[in-house]
Amino acid sequence: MVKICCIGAGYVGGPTMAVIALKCPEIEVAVVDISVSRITAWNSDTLPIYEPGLDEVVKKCRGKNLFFSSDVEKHVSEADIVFVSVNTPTKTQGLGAGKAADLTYWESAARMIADVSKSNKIVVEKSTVPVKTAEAIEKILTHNSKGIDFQILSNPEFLAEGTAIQDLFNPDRVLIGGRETPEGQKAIAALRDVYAHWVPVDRIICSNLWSAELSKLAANAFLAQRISSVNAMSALCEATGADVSQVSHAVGKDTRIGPKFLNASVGFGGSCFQKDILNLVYICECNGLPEVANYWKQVIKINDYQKTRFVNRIVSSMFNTVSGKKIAILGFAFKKDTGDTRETPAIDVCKGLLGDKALLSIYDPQVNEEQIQRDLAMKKFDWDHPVHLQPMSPTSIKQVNVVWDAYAATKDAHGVCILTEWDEFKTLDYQRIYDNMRKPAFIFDGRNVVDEAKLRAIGFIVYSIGKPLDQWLKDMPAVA
Ligand SMILES: NC(=O)C1=CN([C@@H]2O[C@H](COP(=O)(O)OP(=O)(O)OC[C@H]3O[C@@H](n4cnc5c(N)ncnc54)[C@H](O)[C@@H]3O)[C@@H](O)[C@H]2O)C=CC1
Ligand SMILES: O=C(O)[C@H]1O[C@H](OP(=O)(O)OP(=O)(O)OC[C@H]2O[C@@H](n3ccc(=O)[nH]c3=O)[C@H](O)[C@@H]2O)[C@H](O)[C@@H](O)[C@@H]1O
Repeated sequence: MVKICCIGAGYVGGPTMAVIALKCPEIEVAVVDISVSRITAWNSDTLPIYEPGLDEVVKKCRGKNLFFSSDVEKHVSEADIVFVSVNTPTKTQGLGAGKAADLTYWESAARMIADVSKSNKIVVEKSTVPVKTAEAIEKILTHNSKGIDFQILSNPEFLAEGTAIQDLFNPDRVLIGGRETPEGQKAIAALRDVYAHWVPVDRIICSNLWSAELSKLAANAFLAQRISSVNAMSALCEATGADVSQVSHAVGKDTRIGPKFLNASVGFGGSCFQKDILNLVYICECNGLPEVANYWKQVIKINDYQKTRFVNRIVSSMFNTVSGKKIAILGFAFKKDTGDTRETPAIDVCKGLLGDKALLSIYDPQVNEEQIQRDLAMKKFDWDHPVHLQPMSPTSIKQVNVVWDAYAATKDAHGVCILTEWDEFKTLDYQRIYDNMRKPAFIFDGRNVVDEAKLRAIGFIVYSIGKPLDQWLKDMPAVA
């Protein structure tokens, strides 16, 4: 029986391995982690991450051919194929701080694999890593090994949170990069056989190691670039009276451009886009390509600009002050259908409003108070470390109140900000919300989910990203 072990039981390791176990009943899959609390949660009824469809897959396989364990060394030593899906945060100190990937966790996983291995292994890079990481890992593994053959493969993951199970069941492609030697090609074939249990072979792409590593960073950079492009257009739409939804619809109809990923928003969030683009920027700089580095850096700058622009719009339209005013925040996760708040634009928007002394009442159907307080108090990039290595929870911010209901959040509020596109925000009783708010009542829709005409008919002053402005907003222009 082929044995697979995955180091790192996170958003990628957990769902990916659960799907491999489901689709390959004859393979034994163990997911291991240094975080004991995470492993305990994977073995409980309340999984550590919220992802539609995940519970069902885990329940079908757990205890049969899918195991979650904190006995990292045992499972690694027994495995034929070891996936490494640990955190690869942005460095906060030293060379490349604020840009380069911190490979501390990757390196310690590689050293541990070298130490405990007694048989040949295929080691698969699942984490997103800088180009040429495989070369460094090979050095670690071969220096410490005792005649054991390690083949390194790059098999980056393209799933998006909120649709992880769907993406894993039916991926656009699976990418496997390996050495162009007979042993390397044999390792590629072994991993291809795993995916071929359910992925059509024409969707399994094989390449050299460096193409696979770079393709992951490139794909995220291209995706994020689309959002920054449409968000840049949204500012111009507001200035000219064009409507960004109409513009993206018209632009996306060109089959060379395509309709997906063109929704203007308060900015992109999530654990990877910013981190991976910063990593790409650093790699370009290290390779003596400052123009290329600056080109990609601009994608991040526009994203920061979009969040600042949103906060400025709120403050300026509310008579240039939100001091002491209750602002309801609907949605805190970085997108719908996930409880993940890593790099969510809500953090920067909330911090901006708190900087102007607002009182915040926050509601998100999947994010609890402890998480929100931690996020608002944590330093940039500190979130991307194993849970037990993160700084302790600092004292909570008293201007922030977290509630479990949109109506409680909006009661007596001066303004409402929608920061995540949860479906339930489309069907709220906005008349009831309006009746219970201070007047004039404002709605700032950072995700373009509300029906502006209906809300204006109720009496709200409405701001939607990239849409023609109400007279009120035109009279109080925001300074970016
Ligand atoms: N979150 C996402 O949607 C995607 C993430 N990725 C990449 O996958 C990698 C992992 O991301 P996530 O799963 O989101 O991170 P995560 O933080 O949810 O999970 C990583 C896990 O690795 C564990 N870990 C760290 N060092 C370890 C070690 N030495 N031994 C055992 N366990 C260790 C941590 O405790 C943590 O539970 C990152 O490189 C990320 O860029 C790639 C595609 C999608
Ligand atoms: O490497 C990763 O981590 C993953 O990053 C993204 O996935 P994810 O961050 O989970 O979610 P996305 O759906 O890409 O959304 C990212 C952010 O962009 C925003 N977004 C997305 C699409 C859009 O049109 N407009 C927009 O503002 C979302 O609201 C969210 O804040 C990629 O889509 C995945 O392919 C990739 O594997």
